Amino acid sequence: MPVSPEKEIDLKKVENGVASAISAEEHRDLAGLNTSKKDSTVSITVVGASGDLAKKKIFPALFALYYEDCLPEHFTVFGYARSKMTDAELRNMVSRTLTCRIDKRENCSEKMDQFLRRCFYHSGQYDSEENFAELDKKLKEHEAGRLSNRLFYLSIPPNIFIDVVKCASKSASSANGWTRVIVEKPFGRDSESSAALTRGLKEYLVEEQIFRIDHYLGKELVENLSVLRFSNLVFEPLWSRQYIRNVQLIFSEDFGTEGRGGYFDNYGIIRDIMQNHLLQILALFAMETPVSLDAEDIRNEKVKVLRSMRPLQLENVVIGQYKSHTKGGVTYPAYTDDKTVPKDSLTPTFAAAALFIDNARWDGVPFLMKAGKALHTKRAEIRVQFRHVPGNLYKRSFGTDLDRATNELVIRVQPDEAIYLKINNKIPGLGMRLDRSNLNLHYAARYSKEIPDAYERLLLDAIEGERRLFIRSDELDAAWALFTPLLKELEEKKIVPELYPYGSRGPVGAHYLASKYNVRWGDLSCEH
Ligand SMILES: NC(=O)C1=CN([C@@H]2O[C@H](COP(=O)(O)OP(=O)(O)OC[C@H]3O[C@@H](n4cnc5c(N)ncnc54)[C@H](OP(=O)(O)O)[C@@H]3O)[C@@H](O)[C@H]2O)C=CC1
Ligand SMILES: O=C1O[C@H](COP(=O)(O)O)[C@@H](O)[C@H](O)[C@H]1O
Repeated sequence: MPVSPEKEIDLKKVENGVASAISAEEHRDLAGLNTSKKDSTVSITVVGASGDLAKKKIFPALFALYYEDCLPEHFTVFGYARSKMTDAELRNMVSRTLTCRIDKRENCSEKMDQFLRRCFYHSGQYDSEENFAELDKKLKEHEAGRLSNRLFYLSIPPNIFIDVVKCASKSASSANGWTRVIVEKPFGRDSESSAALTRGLKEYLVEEQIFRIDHYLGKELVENLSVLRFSNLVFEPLWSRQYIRNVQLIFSEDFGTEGRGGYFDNYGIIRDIMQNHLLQILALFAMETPVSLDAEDIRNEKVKVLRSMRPLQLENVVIGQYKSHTKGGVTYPAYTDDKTVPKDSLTPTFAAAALFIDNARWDGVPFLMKAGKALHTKRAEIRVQFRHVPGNLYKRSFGTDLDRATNELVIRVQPDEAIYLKINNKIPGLGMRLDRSNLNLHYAARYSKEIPDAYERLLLDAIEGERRLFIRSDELDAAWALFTPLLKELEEKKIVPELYPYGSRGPVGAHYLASKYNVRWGDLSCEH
């Protein structure tokens, strides 16, 4: 939503890294980084406000930010969708569904009332410039002549992203401040559709205005990855093929696609979790040291990792789909029991894959990903298994299974955030017996502060113009280039997923895949 042709040209200069013709201050203004101007407003429009994500995540995150005094002094939240609702009805919906970490805090209901007074609703079509012009009029009334900054959160199905961006751009972009758009995933289904989406968005926006959200990047322990590695001497020197045997990136949910089958069947677990959440974690984990903590420096390094990777191959992938299972008298449904899912659907609800980064640091190290729904536990973890100690003096104490003696660093992203390092230790006493113990940083025990929801961090970053945790278009292209050939092959060859019972550990095939690379999956259930 460029405000003027000149500004668009300048932004493109910034985007291409040729910002020398403009001053640093102008650069900050153009990129929307000068948010501290006193007499400015921020209007946040949640497009698709009647939907699941808006209720579950976006409104609660906005309220938490308001409660913590993180939102600017002058801000307004507008819900926009086709459903007919009054302001009062939106407020009712928000207050009814608003459950977040703040709930039990002091003055919560008083703060909530104040927050709700800043929330409004406008009903309109997604492809109507006229309806967006009406929204613009209302926004202007609230902005009351102040410098206006506008954030549009597209919490809608991707097939209507471009319509909305076009109408908002033409009829509701800011006349004198910044206009930014947060785009929810999925960003396409493959390289072609993603490129088409990017082209469509860029007809109306410059890259600097687009904030592609991957909420895993806003999770506390994912953000902490770089801190752990780059600010501790004990880790960075070990971060390579020389000491690391394999890395595991695991996402497991103990519930199925309940209620989202219609969406999910068109995407599957590889597109829903692996190509974005797990791959983003991998890139952050494996990147070289960035020049600085600036968004562009970090994203440049992530792109390099992605471009050094081999596209996934069918022989390095296992797919599964959950089937019905009865346990304790309760019958859990099969994926295909969902009425919105075709009975003969081959969409995977589980996948495991081995990926490789062909660069000097990671040559030959398998990065194993595993993602699944309706498994036995809910967990997201990064597991780093280290090599054997060369010439280990204590090897006899471990019997024949030396793999059990290697160190392992576990970063538990959720739930119950923790970082622990498995070490070998002498059991106290007169003899010489060893055991495996954990050096444990358990967040709930160490920090009394609650962990903010990822959406809070990301919304605040978008308001402040901080792009570090958002996906740049070349990152997205590189990510799709890795997965598109595999996705096409799976679909063209109609590969049948291995069935696994709801609530189980997933298909056995995942274990064969790991053992092909001498890897044993970390056990998600029996550790702290
Ligand atoms: N829900 C979640 O947990 C997550 C969602 N996402 C992504 O966020 C976005 C929003 O998700 P979610 O809230 O679940 O989506 P919904 O299906 O609930 O859709 C949001 C709103 O968009 C409108 N809408 C829905 N379908 C259509 C359609 N076919 N044509 C036009 N408008 C439609 C509806 O509003 P109305 O009819 O009032 O106009 C609906 O309330 C999606 O891109 C999704 O992939 C990403 C991560 C997690
Ligand atoms: O993006 C998605 O993420 C959720 C899991 O998010 P979490 O923060 O609750 O771990 C997943 O359930 C959903 O399928 C996917 O679209």
